Amino acid sequence: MTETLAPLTGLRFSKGHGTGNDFVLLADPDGDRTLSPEQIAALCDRRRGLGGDGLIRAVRSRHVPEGVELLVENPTAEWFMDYNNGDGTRSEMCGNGVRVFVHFLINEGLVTLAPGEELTIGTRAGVKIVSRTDDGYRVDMGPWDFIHPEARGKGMDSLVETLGLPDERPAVSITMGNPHTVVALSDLDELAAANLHEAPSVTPVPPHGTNVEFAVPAQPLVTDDVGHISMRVHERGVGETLSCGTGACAAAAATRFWAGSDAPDVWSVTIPGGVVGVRFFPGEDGREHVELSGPAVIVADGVLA
Ligand SMILES: N[C@@H](CCC[C@H](N)C(=O)O)C(=O)O
Repeated sequence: MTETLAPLTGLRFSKGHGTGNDFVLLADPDGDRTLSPEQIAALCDRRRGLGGDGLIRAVRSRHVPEGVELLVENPTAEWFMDYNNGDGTRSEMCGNGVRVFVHFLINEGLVTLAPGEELTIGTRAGVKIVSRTDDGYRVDMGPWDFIHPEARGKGMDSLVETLGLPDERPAVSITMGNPHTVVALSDLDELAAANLHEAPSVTPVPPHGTNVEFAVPAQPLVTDDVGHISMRVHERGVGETLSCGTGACAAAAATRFWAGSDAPDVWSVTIPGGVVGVRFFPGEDGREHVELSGPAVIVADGVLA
């Protein structure tokens, strides 16, 4: 037990993952268990803690300032996903995390949700509607957009340099509520050659840092009206992970933009931890929304010694 974790003795936790993107989950319905960034990093430490790409605290929206704001327009958003990266920094959103979060709420008996039903969740990137499916969850992630307005015309706005790959590569920065920079690589050999032990260098880096996705369009790109890409990711506040849901949405959005107006609305994104689905559809707010679908698993419940 490290000194940082000692004050947390007796803390109940669960461990879960979505396509290998793994999280420590804590139920804190009344908002009386705020953790310091150091405690979060210690819990996520893979050798001295529980291990996780991130830590998710489930708290009623009325107990966090961002949640109170959301409740004004969305009174049904009872639960707030307080998402933190493994290094203790906060992120606005996590696409794999929000599926695992809802699965955790169900597992804890805090909500009931049958297949076909939906739940409104508060996050730092606004409310998200999560539907339970027969084999996982589907999330309306809201609209995507370019971070740098000049990318709207040409779909490229930055350069990325990465260990293991010769030359700087053109890239585009996209927001899914959290920031992403997507680089297209030519084939799976290049994807394997990228060394993501160190953060890729992005120029210009978006104002709040970025997650970097390396995407390889399949050949052929489209089969039966579904676009296919393979992807690896280096996450802000974590390092390389087996999967990133918001990153898969950003990579699909960039690849679809680059492919032109005939590109399909439905995409399958293969990451090292599995496969997630991405679909683009017109939202009720008049903007193009992104839907993410994939599995959610709880692997253990426990108590901190
Ligand atoms: N893996 C997540 C994204 C987690 C947050 C990210 N590291 C950030 O800092 O924005 C996902 O599945 O979306």
